Amino acid sequence: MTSTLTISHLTKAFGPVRALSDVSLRVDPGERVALLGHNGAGKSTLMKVILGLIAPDGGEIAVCGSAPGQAGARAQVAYLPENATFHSALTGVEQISYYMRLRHVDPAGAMDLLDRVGLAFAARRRIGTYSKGMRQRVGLAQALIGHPNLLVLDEPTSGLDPVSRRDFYELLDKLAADGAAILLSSHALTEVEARTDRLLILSGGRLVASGTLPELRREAALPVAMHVTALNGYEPDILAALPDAIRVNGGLHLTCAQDEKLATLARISALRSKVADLDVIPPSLEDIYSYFSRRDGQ
Ligand SMILES: Nc1ncnc2c1ncn2[C@@H]1O[C@H](COP(=O)(O)OP(=O)(O)OP(=O)(O)O)[C@@H](O)[C@H]1O
Repeated sequence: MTSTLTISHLTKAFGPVRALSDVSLRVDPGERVALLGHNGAGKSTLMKVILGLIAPDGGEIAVCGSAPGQAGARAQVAYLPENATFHSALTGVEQISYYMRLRHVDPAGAMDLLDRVGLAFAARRRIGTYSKGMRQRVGLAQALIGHPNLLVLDEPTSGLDPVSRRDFYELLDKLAADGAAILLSSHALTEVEARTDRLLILSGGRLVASGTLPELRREAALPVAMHVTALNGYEPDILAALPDAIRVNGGLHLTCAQDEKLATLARISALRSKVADLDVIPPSLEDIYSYFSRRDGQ
């Protein structure tokens, strides 16, 4: 498959600060990829390079087959900045029509675009009266002008309430299903865990992890936690059989290495006449994220 975005050995420094070091990645059509990283990890710099707003110091980058910033790339890439601002005196439909004219697209389609992002009902109201979620939808509507093949979204859901976030991701799902590639940065780990296909973790300008959550979970091989609830009166027996367990929240908590998981389950299973319940808790995305970020010395 021809990728929508291909980056090889990209580097960028600002004076002594190495904002990006030897970053290589690709994003394919229809893929929803989350870009994670601490403040200052290099996410915005990477996005600016993709958009052609700043030039890299080294490496190669192809955006829909063109160099960043060239007409071929610009026509196919859409960007939603973290804090998109619009003219508060314009209505939604006026603002989108204006952007369409700037992009040499027929503004007659402005209402359709607003309808796609669920804003048709407020299209003739001034943007100054919109909520943050509605303004974010205006931003997404402007990003959809001209059917982009690559959407670059900088923390698109920050500040949105849970329902607006869910609606936003449903819209992204539809765009991806139509073949658009989506690269979005976020600090909301649990949200991207559920709503994207692949995770990229930047740390100190380096790409320290890339893969689906199960792939990263396997690679990190972090300990698995188990929570055992004893039947009335049997807790001392279980503690004696599982000496590593500690009392937590009315139950017994223990951890084991990934490769000891089955053996530990077998030991708990042998106590089944004394056990009321068992929960196996895999490492969270926060654990995996910390593992990869720390591994790079952050
Ligand atoms: N124009 C610039 N001049 C000097 N240093 C810069 C410039 N832009 C970015 N940097 C530095 O490059 C590094 C990466 O910054 P970048 O904005 O890409 O991080 P980020 O991951 O987007 O952070 P955040 O999550 O806070 O937005 C930081 O150390 C930052 O201070």
